[in-house]
Order: sequence, then structure tokens, then C-alpha cells
Amino acid sequence: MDNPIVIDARDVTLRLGDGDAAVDVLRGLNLAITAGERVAILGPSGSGKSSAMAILSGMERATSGRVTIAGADFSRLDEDGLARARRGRIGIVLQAFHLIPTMTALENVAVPLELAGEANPQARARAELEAVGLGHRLTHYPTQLSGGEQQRVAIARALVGRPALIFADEPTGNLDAATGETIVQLLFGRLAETGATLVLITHDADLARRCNRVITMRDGLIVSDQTTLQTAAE
Ligand SMILES: Nc1ncnc2c1ncn2[C@@H]1O[C@H](COP(=O)(O)OP(=O)(O)OP(=O)(O)O)[C@@H](O)[C@H]1O
Repeated sequence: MDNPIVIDARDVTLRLGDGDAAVDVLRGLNLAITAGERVAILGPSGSGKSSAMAILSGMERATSGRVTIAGADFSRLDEDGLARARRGRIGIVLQAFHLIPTMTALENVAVPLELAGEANPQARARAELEAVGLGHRLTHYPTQLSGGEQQRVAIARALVGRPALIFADEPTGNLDAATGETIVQLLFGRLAETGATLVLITHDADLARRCNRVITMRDGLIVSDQTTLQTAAE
């Protein structure tokens, strides 16, 4: 059987600003992504990558068009509905980690489970941190962790609720090359273990090539969509 479609975007547009200041940031995005794919979205600054991610991850509503994510029609939901729909479906890893500074690593990772009212948040958060090699840093605060360690916590937080989809926006952008490589390997390893689908936003063509599909955006449109020969093991 074919893998299910986890992202189905049809004719998605995004217009920001009013009147003369209005900008057509997305000008008709069509995209279908199936479960287990690792998709890079590449493109120059201002091409609309982050805006596409904001819509596909339910952080922002499209101006027009239809977005279905893991079975939920995001285009019909209001802000509260989007927040609920994101929970359990979507995990996000950002360049600047975005951990909560007043919470320990363990508490940060438990947050999505607590918000979702799930059982045993602390025990599951601990297991997830152990899976990213941070079992010895459970009670450390973000400022007590290196950049690479903070990104491991962010990966654990993104995956702990077992979402169908992970969005990563320049996940190695704040890390040196060696640490970035370790983080990419860790992220891809955890994706293979959990079965989550990846959408990776990047400027970095080398990083994009690690994915099995590379989409290039320019001026609010997809201008190329190529499947590569990468396999899940790489
Ligand atoms: N609130 C806004 N009002 C008007 N235009 C906006 C607004 N936010 C973003 N834009 C414009 O939308 C376009 C796409 O921005 P977006 O951040 O999605 O691009 P990007 O490809 O992710 O760029 P980068 O790689 O630099 O992050 C840019 O031209 C930007 O100036």
C-alpha cells in the first residue's frame, strides 16, 4: 500500500500587509508529502521558505487555499483549533533552540506531553532525553548547556509526543560544523526510529542533499521538486 499523505497543500497563498504595503509572500503552493519522507525546502532569503513552514505547521493561516496535515483540515481551523491540531501532529526544531530558560531540560521536554494531558510526562521526557544522549543533563537549565546540547533537548521536545511531522528550520545554523554534523545524524537517526516525516528548511545545499527530496522555492513559488537517491540509512 502507498504511504499516507501527511501534508497536502493546494493552491496556498499568503498575502501579508495591507494596501500598497501588501506582499504576496506565497503565490500558489502545491505540495504533497507522504509519510516517512525527508523533504528539504531550499531557496534564497525572502523566497518564502519560513512562511511556507509557518502555514504547513499551523502557526499561521493561509490567505487562500487548502492545507491538510495528518488528516486535519488546517484551513478550516481558527487559532485555538490550530493550536490543538498541532499538538500530537507536529514537532518543531528551530535554529535558536527556543527552550524555556526557567525550566530544566527534563521540564522543557515534558511540556508538550503536559499540554496534551498525557500520562507520565516526566518518565517519557526522561526516556526521550536518554535517547538523544542527554540522560546526564536532566536537571540542567538551558544556560548550563552547550548549543549542541540545547539542540538535543529541542529535538527530544519535538519528538516526545510522537508527532507525524517534524519541521526543522536551519537546525544547525547556530552550531559549528562538527556539532552540526552530530546533530543532523542524531536528528535523522531519531526520525528513522520514530517514523516521523521531516520538512527541513535550509539555505544549505549540502544539508538539503541529506534529504530524499529537495524542493526549491523562489519568489513565493516552488520552482523545482526533485527526489534524490538518498536512502533512509544515510
Ligand atoms: N509581516 C510581513 N509583511 C510583509 N511582508 C512580509 C512579512 N513577513 C515576511 N514578509 C516577506 O515575505 C517574504 C518571504 O519571507 P520568508 O521569511 O518566508 O522567506 P525565507 O525564504 O524564509 O527567508 P530567509 O531565508 O531569509 O528566512 C519576504 O520577502 C519578506 O520580506
